Amino acid sequence: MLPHRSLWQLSQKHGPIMLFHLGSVPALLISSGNMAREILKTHDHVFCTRPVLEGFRKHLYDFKDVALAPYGEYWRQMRKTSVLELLSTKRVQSFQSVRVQEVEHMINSISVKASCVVNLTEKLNNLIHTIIQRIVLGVSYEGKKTDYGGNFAELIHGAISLMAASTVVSYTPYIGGIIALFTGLQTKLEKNFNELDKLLQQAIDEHSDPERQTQEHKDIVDVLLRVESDQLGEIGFRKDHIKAILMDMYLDATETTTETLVWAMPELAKNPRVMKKVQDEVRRCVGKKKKVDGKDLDQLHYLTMVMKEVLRLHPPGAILLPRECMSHCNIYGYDIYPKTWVIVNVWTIGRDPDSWKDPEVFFPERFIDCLIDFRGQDFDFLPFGAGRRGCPGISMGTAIMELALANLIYCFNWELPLGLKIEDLEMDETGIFVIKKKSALRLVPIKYDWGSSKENFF
Ligand code: HEM
Repeated sequence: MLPHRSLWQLSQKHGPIMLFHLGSVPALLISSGNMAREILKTHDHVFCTRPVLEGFRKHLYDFKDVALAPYGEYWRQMRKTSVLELLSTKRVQSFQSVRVQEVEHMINSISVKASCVVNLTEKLNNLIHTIIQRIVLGVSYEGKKTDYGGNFAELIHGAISLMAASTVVSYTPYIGGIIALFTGLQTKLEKNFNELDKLLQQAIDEHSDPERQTQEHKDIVDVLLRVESDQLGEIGFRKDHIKAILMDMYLDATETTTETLVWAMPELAKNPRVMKKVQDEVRRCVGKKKKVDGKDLDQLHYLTMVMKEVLRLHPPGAILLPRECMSHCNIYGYDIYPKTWVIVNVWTIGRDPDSWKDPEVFFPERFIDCLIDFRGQDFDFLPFGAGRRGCPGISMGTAIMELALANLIYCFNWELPLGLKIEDLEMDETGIFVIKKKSALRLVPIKYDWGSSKENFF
């Protein structure tokens, strides 16, 4: 059973706060919104560091990134740089044309396959990797073999699964270390790192040409090289810092965004009423055009509710990246000591029957007239976490997801492959840090016919 589900079972038996041991490490399991508020708001200053996850050390250049850097001045400076320079609303807007072009490219590639079975998992995966690569590096390596054999997306997938497999080393240091050595995990991690490192170095070298600095359109590598030359802050920003941030963006942005979209489509397929309502909204608001563009998204209120409902039932990070207690504190009568890990199960929190009516039902209307949002203020709904370590990529992630989903449902009606019934649509999960749909999502796109009034949704 996957960790978020076994931890849910434990919470059913032992309640919303529970101390247990992960190997040799004491861990606090948090399974309700109220308890999450205690950790991520009331005591955020005590729980805002991350434990050392050894398997990630190499890829994150000795934790010079943001996501797993220990709390302190270094993390503060790097987070500030990321939020202000890389992920601000202005920066996210500046990449609108990249999003629009790549979504259009995906829609065209689906159009040529209209009325045939399409592997949507593959399409969405290519889309997100291409967008993130263009935003970060200015070019996309998608579909191209790198000088080092595999393609970029495969290397990132490999990194994520190898790192997830190696977390065991962090809480069973001796046995885990031996397992990592003898199973070849260590060697695979190093090989994967060396390949990614060469690619990132190559990208930095290509961007270091002074001619580029005069160009108007900047990607994330350009911005980071400028930060390096301006030496903002006092952390002595060098190439390793740049690579750590780039790696962070790939690791944090690609699978989370892809998988949310992958989960949205089968949920809509299983709920024809919702599919029809959201398609009607998009087609009514956007009118007869070639595609939905960024400006249209503001009017699509029901689509936003659909995205929220997908994130409630399928938060890609079902368990938040672990936190670690920095000093003794008392929560609801429990003494928590330094070095205790904190595991917040947001998957369980999104299904808590005390907070959500009929929690297993996909019902976007639950967000009508309800101000509950995922920006870290509502502790019953935490797909992006909260507090000092909450996700800084919310705007970038939602801008990509909403545009892609709106276009998929605007341009096509979607049918199940021949012979498949709604109840057969498989929803099994896999993954540890990011929960993915286990089997590829295959649906049949039918080009939407504006001339016909025939409604053909599933
Ligand atoms: C659907 C999309 C995404 C989801 C669901 C998501 C979710 C999360 C979650 C749950 C965390 C941990 C929060 C916590 O510990 O409280 C996190 C952290 C983080 N995310 Fe995201 N994320 C998404 C997209 C992105 C994107 C697009 C980026 C940037 C390009 C990004 C960058 C980060 C970073 C840097 C952190 C670490 C923050 C820190 O420790 O200070 N994420 N994300």
